[in-house]
Amino acid sequence: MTASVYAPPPDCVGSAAQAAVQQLQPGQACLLENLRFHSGEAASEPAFAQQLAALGDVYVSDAFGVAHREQASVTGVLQHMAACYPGLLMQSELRYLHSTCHTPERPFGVVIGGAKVRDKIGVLQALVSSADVLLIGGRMAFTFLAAEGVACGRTQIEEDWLEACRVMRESAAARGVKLLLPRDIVVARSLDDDCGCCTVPLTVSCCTPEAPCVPNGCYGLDIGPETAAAFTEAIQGCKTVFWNGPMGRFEVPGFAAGTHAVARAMGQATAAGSTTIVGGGDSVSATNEMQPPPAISYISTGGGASLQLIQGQLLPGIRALAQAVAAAAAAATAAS
Ligand SMILES: Nc1ncnc2c1ncn2[C@@H]1O[C@H](COP(=O)(O)OP(=O)(O)OP(=O)(O)O)[C@@H](O)[C@H]1O
Ligand SMILES: O=C(O)[C@H](O)COP(=O)(O)O
Repeated sequence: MTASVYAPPPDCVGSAAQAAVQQLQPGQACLLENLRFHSGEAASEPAFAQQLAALGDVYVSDAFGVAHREQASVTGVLQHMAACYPGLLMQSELRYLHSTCHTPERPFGVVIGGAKVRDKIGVLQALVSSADVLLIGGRMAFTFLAAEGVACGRTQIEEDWLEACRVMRESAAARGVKLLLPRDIVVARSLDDDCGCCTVPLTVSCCTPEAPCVPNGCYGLDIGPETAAAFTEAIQGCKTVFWNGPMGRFEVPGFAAGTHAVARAMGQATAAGSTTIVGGGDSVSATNEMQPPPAISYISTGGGASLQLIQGQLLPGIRALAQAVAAAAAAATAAS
């Protein structure tokens, strides 16, 4: 179908949106305003979901990147539609991630970094039972390091997860999971300026309150070269590798080397026959900005969604879709 697209009405629901949709002729499509500008989306308001549902008869759910969120357009709207289908992107994400990560060829490695420590640290707990290798970088790593007694300077750590991090390391050791944390890091006085940054070793034994590894006025902003080499070797030893979250504040050139090293190692692992997956907005853009970009087996549009999927969770958006498809099939059977 070739569709002509109208300019969006000012809101995704309401009379202007209704009018725009009602004027559509066969072969035309209407692009509505971003749902996230409406407070009913994140709050998953039933009234907002009903308003969305009133715009059409059939719903194609294709936003895999938000399938882990309980939101009006992800779960609520599906209860009010006559028919719901997974879109092509949703189908390919589920097919690939499900089959690859539920029965991964082993060793199965997971590389986690980034800044959304609270969102992701729980995922790591689950991965301790399914992965063979866990590589932790980015701001995420500093809560683990702080739990070991490393002084992390101004780097933000999650105080209420310190005990959980200790327990995770113990369970990883008990299960024979290879869990690697940074051994050296790049530190600087500013989050946005790499001028004067330097690499420091990072071990409990060399880190004292009098001489902390990360000086008191500094942030830890990237994994250092020794860590990048250790992560590269570990990635190359895996047959399946999933990566989410940059190893440092890669938007600043002086803090990007660790993230680029991981991206390169993923490309080398792909070339050697391993299956590699990158998921998450920033990890994907860091990979794509490299020249030439490393070859990755699969690039997922989901960060949090792909992480939750690979740890075996049924995502709210997938559950709602399966229920809606089953309800429509039951209704069709009853009517025939
Ligand atoms: N040590 C660090 N200090 C400060 N910021 C960091 C550090 N390490 C990573 N970051 C920041 O983390 C951000 C990306 O984190 P995030 O967890 O959102 O990853 P992501 O790949 O986008 O995955 P998702 O799609 O799940 O959000 C980047 O903006 C990067 O600058
Ligand atoms: O809901 C969102 O903000 C985006 O889909 C990304 O979510 P994520 O950061 O958990 O991947």
